[in-house]
Amino acid sequence: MVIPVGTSVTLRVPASSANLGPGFDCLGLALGVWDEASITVTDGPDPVIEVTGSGADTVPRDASHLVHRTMVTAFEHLGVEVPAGVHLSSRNAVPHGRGLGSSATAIVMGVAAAQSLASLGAGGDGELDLDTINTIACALEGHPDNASASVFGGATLSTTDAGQPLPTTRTVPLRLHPRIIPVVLVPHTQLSTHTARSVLPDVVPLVTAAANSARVGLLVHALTSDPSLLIAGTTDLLHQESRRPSYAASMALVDALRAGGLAATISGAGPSVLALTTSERVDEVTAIAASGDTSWQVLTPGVPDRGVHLVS
Ligand SMILES: Nc1ncnc2c1ncn2[C@@H]1O[C@H](COP(=O)(O)OP(=O)(O)O)[C@@H](O)[C@H]1O
Ligand SMILES: N[C@@H](CCOP(=O)(O)O)C(=O)O
Repeated sequence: MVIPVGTSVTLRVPASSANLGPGFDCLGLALGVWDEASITVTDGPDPVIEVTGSGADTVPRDASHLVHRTMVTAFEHLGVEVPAGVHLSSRNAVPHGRGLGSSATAIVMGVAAAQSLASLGAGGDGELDLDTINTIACALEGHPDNASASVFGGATLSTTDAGQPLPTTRTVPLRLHPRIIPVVLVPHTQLSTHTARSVLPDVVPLVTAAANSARVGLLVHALTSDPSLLIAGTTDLLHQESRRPSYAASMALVDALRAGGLAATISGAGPSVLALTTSERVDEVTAIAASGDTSWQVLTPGVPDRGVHLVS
């Protein structure tokens, strides 16, 4: 099937915060910070790429652009002929390399665009098939926590099983307790997820894995039913301490917030900090963040109850 020249979609995809403490590579929370992109099939030969907002000074404008190369791979997985060219116009709000899932946002954008364009090309209505998008996006990202939250919105718990041609991801929504509010503290520094993963141990003791599993269970209960357990539930035993030297100022802020009785963790692979709190304690989070030497942008983005969607 060839997608006709001129076929076009516009999509929005939210940022995400992964891990939420112990939920390494499985728990994610969508955040109300959005990338938007319009993608139109052209007769090529090269992609034309325009970017405003986050990454406008840094991301490539050729076929190696993450959204573009994801689209090409997704067309192949969907069994659709890759178009001769595309015009991609991106308006990005998700900051890059800050632990807010920008790469997953871009990957979800690319997969969703390919699936929607393929549907239109086949005479369909272009509606998004979220399960297919989730499977392909999680396989391409390599861990499902960010991508699933960006696909479905809300809070998500994902598991992955080996499979051919792609691993199978199962994602369930978690009904976030209505009193929980995310506060995100974003520093000026960046840390690539690839670098942050390179410092992690390949193996952890059974006792550590068992204790971390118990924390994930407690965290799911805290997120959905009892926010008073968030401090205990967000205790991570797998990844944050190994990464402490990579984001020392962020860990110092996490420690200060937790000492103040606030459930703080590193957001994703950092260096942003995520505090899960209630509306009456947002000012406390802001005050503790302002009391140190590092300056933090404070975001209260909310949790969108939907993820990737068509604008037109
Ligand atoms: N909208 C986008 N368009 C193109 N590339 C992007 C986009 N968002 C992220 N990227 C790429 O992903 C990189 C950041 O990914 P990563 O290190 O995983 O950090 P994070 O996902 O925490 O922001 C960016 O430096 C850029 O190369
Ligand atoms: N589970 C991953 C999450 C990475 O999130 P990002 O937002 O930093 O890309 C990890 O901790 O490596």
